[in-house]
Amino acid sequence: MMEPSETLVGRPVDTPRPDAPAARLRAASVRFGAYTAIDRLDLQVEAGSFCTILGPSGCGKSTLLRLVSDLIPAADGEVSIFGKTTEEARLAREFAFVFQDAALLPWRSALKNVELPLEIGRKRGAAIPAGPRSPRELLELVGLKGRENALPHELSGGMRQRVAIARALLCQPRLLLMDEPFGALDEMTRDRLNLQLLDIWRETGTTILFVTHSISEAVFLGQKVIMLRANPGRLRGIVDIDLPAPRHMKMRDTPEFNRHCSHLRDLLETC
Ligand SMILES: Nc1ncnc2c1ncn2[C@@H]1O[C@H](COP(=O)(O)OP(=O)(O)OP(=O)(O)O)[C@@H](O)[C@H]1O
Repeated sequence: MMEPSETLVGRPVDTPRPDAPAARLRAASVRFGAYTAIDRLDLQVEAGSFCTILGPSGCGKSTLLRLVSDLIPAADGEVSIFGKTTEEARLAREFAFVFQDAALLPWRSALKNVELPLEIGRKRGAAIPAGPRSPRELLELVGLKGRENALPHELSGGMRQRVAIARALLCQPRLLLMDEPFGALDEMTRDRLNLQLLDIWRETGTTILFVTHSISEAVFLGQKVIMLRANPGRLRGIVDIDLPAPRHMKMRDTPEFNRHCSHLRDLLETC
């Protein structure tokens, strides 16, 4: 996954390539004034993979997602998304973001919230090409068939997050960036949404970069866990999670699962 010194040497970073990784960072740094939040990070995320990001508070997990999504610039180094610059990838709607707070408009129904990006695009005179699934079909995909007309306050926290995921999938992003999307939910709801997210990942083929504070969530969801260390944010390591697919809840009681969790806990202590 991490190949700091390989390939693409001499190739302009914004040349689109069909086989390009979903995200590639080369010696990428982010600074806030004098503070270095991310320091010379080399990372490669394979297209179609599910990677979780773990690390101590303040190590730069959210900053990494913001860097990839063109919300903040790299002070040094290069970042490419499917072979494009982050700006090109943003304009091409290659990625979508899901935050911890679903950020739905309270006066709009679930369906109208999912449709919102299309409406905004139309109003701005820049029609957004919708993906192959309609907003209704996306609500069905996230298990909300029948709740299309519900207002956000009539939905549970988990349901609101599912509306946010449906909205993020509207333009069929090839990369889904998720910043602790289930962090505020109770354990049972989180478990359910973890399973549902794995189904969505399989069905859509999108790449997922998922920030979490939970070691067990990182292991359960991820094919790889990207571990960052703090002060400054650097790569601590990448751990392959070789649990079989499809994953199921009972797996969390197996020695293999616990071995991964224990290994990551040891790594975290050295971050
Ligand atoms: N806009 C900003 N201005 C100044 N410093 C910032 C800004 N955004 C983040 N930082 C700093 O960068 C570092 C990384 O922050 P970030 O939010 O990425 O960490 P994190 O790993 O996501 O943290 P947590 O796990 O607590 O959510 C922190 O020290 C934070 O204070």
